[in-house]
Amino acid sequence: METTLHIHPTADLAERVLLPGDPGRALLLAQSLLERPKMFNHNRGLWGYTGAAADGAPLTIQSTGMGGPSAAIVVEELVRLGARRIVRVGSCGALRDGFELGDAIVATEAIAGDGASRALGAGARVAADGALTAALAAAADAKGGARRGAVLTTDLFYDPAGAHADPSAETAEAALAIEMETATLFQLGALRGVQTACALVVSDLLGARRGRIDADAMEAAAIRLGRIAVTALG
Ligand SMILES: O=P(O)(O)O[C@H]1O[C@H](CO)[C@@H](O)[C@H]1O
Ligand SMILES: O=c1cc[nH]c(=O)[nH]1
Repeated sequence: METTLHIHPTADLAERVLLPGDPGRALLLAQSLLERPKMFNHNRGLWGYTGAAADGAPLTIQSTGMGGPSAAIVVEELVRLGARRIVRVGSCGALRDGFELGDAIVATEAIAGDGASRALGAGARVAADGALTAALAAAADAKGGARRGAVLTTDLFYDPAGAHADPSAETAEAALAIEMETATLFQLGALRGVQTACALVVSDLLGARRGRIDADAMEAAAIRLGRIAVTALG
């Protein structure tokens, strides 16, 4: 079986891939969305699984770990192994009011506030694949809805400068939510000629109202998002 430096496949890779950050969420989604899942990768604790989705076609669910540098390694290697359509299914902090915990966001673009996407040549903003994102938005509309817009990708979850909390920052003004991998994913998609898109669960409220989602609500929201993403991947 073909291998790479960090992803060591122990099962076939599907051309279509769900990409959570959290390995535990990869396992949850594999148990919820796949028939007879097989471990695809466990090297470096980056759990991945391949099985048949509800539509009968193969699907791989592979965790990226946290942050652009780790995501860049995983995406590069998945593409080298044959991935062609990739949807990140992540969590995020909502920067604006009007969100509830568990809400879904479809990222139409990422504001590149991180180092990895910039090192890959990203400008200030990186667009998602238009067709895959339209499919994601349509699938979300049919399954409970999702807000669409820009997300801000950063390097620091614990940011002493509180950059994303500064309402005067151009980035915070423009973004619905903050997270850590999407700009890198979109930039690599453009560079390597693969379709990439992203849907996120609001796990934190970072506007006037503050809050963090509980584990049960996060699981339910992640499964809903996973089903939306599988529909979009077609
Ligand atoms: O839930 P995931 O997909 O990991 O996404 C978000 O959660 C992590 C931080 O808690 C970062 O990876 C961020 O992007
Ligand atoms: O990067 C992230 C992810 C989830 N919640 C946040 O506040 N930030």
